[in-house]
Parts: sequence; C-alpha cells; structure tokens
Amino acid sequence: MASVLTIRGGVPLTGKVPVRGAKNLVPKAMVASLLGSDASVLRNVPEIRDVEIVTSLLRLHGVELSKDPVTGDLTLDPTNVKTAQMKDIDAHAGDSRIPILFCGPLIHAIGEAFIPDLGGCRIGDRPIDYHLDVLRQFGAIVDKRPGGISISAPRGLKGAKLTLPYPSVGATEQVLLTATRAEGITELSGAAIEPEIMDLIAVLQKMGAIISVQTDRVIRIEGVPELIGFNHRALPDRNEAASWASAALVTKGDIYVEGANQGDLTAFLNTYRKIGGAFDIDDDGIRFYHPGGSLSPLVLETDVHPGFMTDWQQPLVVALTQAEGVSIVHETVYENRFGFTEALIRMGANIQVHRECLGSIPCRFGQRNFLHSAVISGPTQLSGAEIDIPDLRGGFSHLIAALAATGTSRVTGIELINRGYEHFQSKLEGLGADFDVE
Ligand SMILES: CC(=O)N[C@H]1[C@@H](OP(=O)(O)OP(=O)(O)OC[C@H]2O[C@@H](n3ccc(=O)[nH]c3=O)[C@H](O)[C@@H]2O)O[C@H](CO)[C@@H](O)[C@@H]1O
Ligand SMILES: C=C(OP(=O)(O)O)C(=O)O
Repeated sequence: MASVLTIRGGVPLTGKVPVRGAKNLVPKAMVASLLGSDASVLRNVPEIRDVEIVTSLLRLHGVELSKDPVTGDLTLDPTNVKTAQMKDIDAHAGDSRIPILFCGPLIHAIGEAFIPDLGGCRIGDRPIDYHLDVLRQFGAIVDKRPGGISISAPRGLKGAKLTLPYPSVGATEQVLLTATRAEGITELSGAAIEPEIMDLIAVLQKMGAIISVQTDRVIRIEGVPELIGFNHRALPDRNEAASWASAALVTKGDIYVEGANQGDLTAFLNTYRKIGGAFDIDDDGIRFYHPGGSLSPLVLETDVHPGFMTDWQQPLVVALTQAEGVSIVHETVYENRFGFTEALIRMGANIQVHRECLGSIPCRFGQRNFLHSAVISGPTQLSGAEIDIPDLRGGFSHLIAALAATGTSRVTGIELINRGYEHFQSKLEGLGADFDVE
C-alpha cells in the first residue's frame, strides 16, 4: 500500500547525511557491464529504485548480479547474456529512462534488443528522437512496436560522424555505449559533458575503450572488437548533495553532506553563495548552512554542464521563496518543469510562471507556448498543505517546503522519491525532521 507522510514543519534540519553513487551514473555503468567479456565490479552503489529496475532488466538478460553485504560492491557478470522474454521486459515499461541505453550493448552482445516504453520524470515530452537517429546512423534498424521498440543491426554497428542538435546527456551516453565496440571511428559533435558522462567514459576506458574528449563538445571514439570487465567507484550524487544543501537553506538548518564533491558542484556553490547560503568544504564532504540574516534574490538560468543543472532548480526555488525580493528562474533544459510550483503557491509562495524567456539567452522553448520562466517574490511564510508528489525533484522540493512550513502537511506519492534519494526517510529522521509515516 502507498505510504503517506504527515510532516510537522518548523524544525531546522541539522546533522549529517551520506551521499553515495550518482543516480545518473550508476545505472548506466551497470548497462556498460554488458559490453565486457567478463565480470565487472561497481562500488558506491546506492539503494535506489532506478538501480533495482536496471538490476531486474539485466537479470532478465542473463547477467548474474551479486552484492557484497558488507561493502555493498555490486558484481555484474555478463558471461551468459541472452535474449529476454518480451513479456518480462514489458513489465518494466514506464519505470525509468535507462532501458533506451541497452540498445548498443545488447546489439553487440546478442544482436538484438527490445526496449520497453520509457518512464522517468514527467517534466516535458522527453522524446527519444536523438537516440534513434544516432542508432540508425550506426546501422541499426529500429522497429516501433506497441509497448516499446525492437532494434537490431543485421550488418553490424559501424562508427559514424554524428552531431546532436542539443547536448543531450542520454543521447551522448547512447553514442558512447554503442561506439566503443562498433567497427571504426565515431566522432560526436554537440556532445553533453556532464560529470556523470566523464565518469562513464572512465568506466569504458577501464574496459579497454579508446575515447578522447576534445574541445567544443567533440568526443572521438575508436571502436575496439572486445572489452573486458571494469572495477570502478561511482562518482557521488551531486544532485542529491544539492538537494540537501537547499534543504538546509529552506529550513534554516545545517547539514554536512558526506561524499559531496566540490568539483562537480561549482555552478551550484556559486549560486548558493550569491543567495546567502554558507558552505565549508573539506576532503570528505561539504557542510551547507543558513548563516542567519536574510537571503538575497537572484536571476538564474538552468543549462547543460558546466551551467546550472536543471535538477538543482526545483529545490532551490523553495529557497528563493524565502529570499528578500524578486528572483527570476529561466528553465532552458525542460519545457515543463515548473508544475511543482502549484503546490508551493497553495502553501503561500508568491510565484508566477511565464511563457516568455525571462533570461539573457532566448531558449528553444520561447516561441512554443511553454510555461518555462518563473518569477518568485519573497520572503513568504509557507504553511502546511495536502500535497501529491509529481516527480522526483519536485517531490523533494515539496518535502522541504513542508518541513519549513508552519503547521502540518500530508504528503502522498512519496514512492517517487525513492527513485533517486537513498533511504530518505531515515536521513530525514537523522536530521531531526518531525514526521510520521502511515
Ligand atoms: C537518468 C538521467 O541521467 N537523467 C538525467 C538526464 O536525462 P536525459 O538524458 O533524459 O536528458 P537529456 O539531456 O537527454 O535531455 C535534455 C533535453 O533534450 C531533449 N531531448 C533529449 C533526447 C532526445 O532524443 N530528444 C530530445 O529532444 C529532452 O527532451 C530535453 O529537453 O540528463 C538531464 C539533463 O541534465 C537530467 O535532468 C536528468 O536527471
Ligand atoms: C529528471 C530526472 O531524472 P530522470 O531522467 O531519471 O527522470 C532527475 O533526476 O531529476
């Protein structure tokens, strides 16, 4: 049965939370294991729903997975990889965005792949046209079927000269996972260069791949006929770290995020400082806290790396409801990522969303009628409300708003949070949050 959180707000969150491997890297490194001729070991693996989904999909394809109960290290052995039953794969339709990345590795391993319809956060249309275009250019044949796509490459996968219309994270990973074992050279222009992509490149290099990252978003891959298993510690989850940082600011708290890595958070830390948040960095993590006094408003645009990451936007907007003055946030990565503000407005926030590009860069969504800019006036006292969580980061934002609000909130749909936040209820308990679970 679905759980409901009853949150009594007003307690500053204080204490320590660990963050482990990134949700946006770990499942992809797990998929990469399919490319190896022997077993891989992935370390720092978090217990989150997206990892469970990929574990199940890999098992359906004959990969043997085992987790060391003491270290948590995950071993993935692809030696007996096989075609999975369609009905078993179908059961995973709508669960996550990762299955589309099985295309290249499965074609290399067994000559074909069936990919169920994708899930992930509903923050825009989230098409897969770039993925299918690049796969076709590698020589794959894509057949759309009810419930998913079927894909094969009767003449093999061959390196290609590719250009992405927008630096898509997923499509860049699609190219990496397909090109490493394709015949010949692949050159990708317009690539995404997020830290999670660099970590995936590190995994593939350990497996024997030859990949160079050039200037101006160009990645060059020399295909090799065989790859071996890897042993890799996943980079920490910078999006979870940024979420706890916003939670500290919103609740006037003080949270040490163990495992947070400064280098992956540069754009976030600059913004955090400009709002008036404080942080201390040491070798093991980052302490984020509200230093007292008032917070400052700002003008912000989300962007691809090295810009301000879109997944940081939703929790930070809650902090901006507490800043003194008018802030503007222009979302340029997803066309529909402000739906979560409706619940904040019911809680007392003063937020208007607009169709215009309220930022210095006109983005792809400006002329297309999408509510993708927000004007936030603060500070406003938030009060408890009934909330149904819409998506992962929007949901986390609602939780921290409820934790800072006066009165009680009743929050449903919290299962969505488990997709990307490991053990979030026990972490909240450890930080002193006042809530019950029914
Ligand atoms: C599991 C994972 O890693 N998810 C992350 C990944 O999502 P994901 O890889 O899905 O995001 P993309 O970078 O591909 O998407 C960026 C933009 O490109 C568009 N697009 C993408 C592919 C395509 O075929 N056609 C197309 O139009 C999308 O609709 C979106 O507007 O990167 C996003 C951007 O940093 C993050 O918010 C997500 O947390
Ligand atoms: C949008 C997100 O994830 P996904 O791509 O898995 O839906 C996110 O992590 O905020």
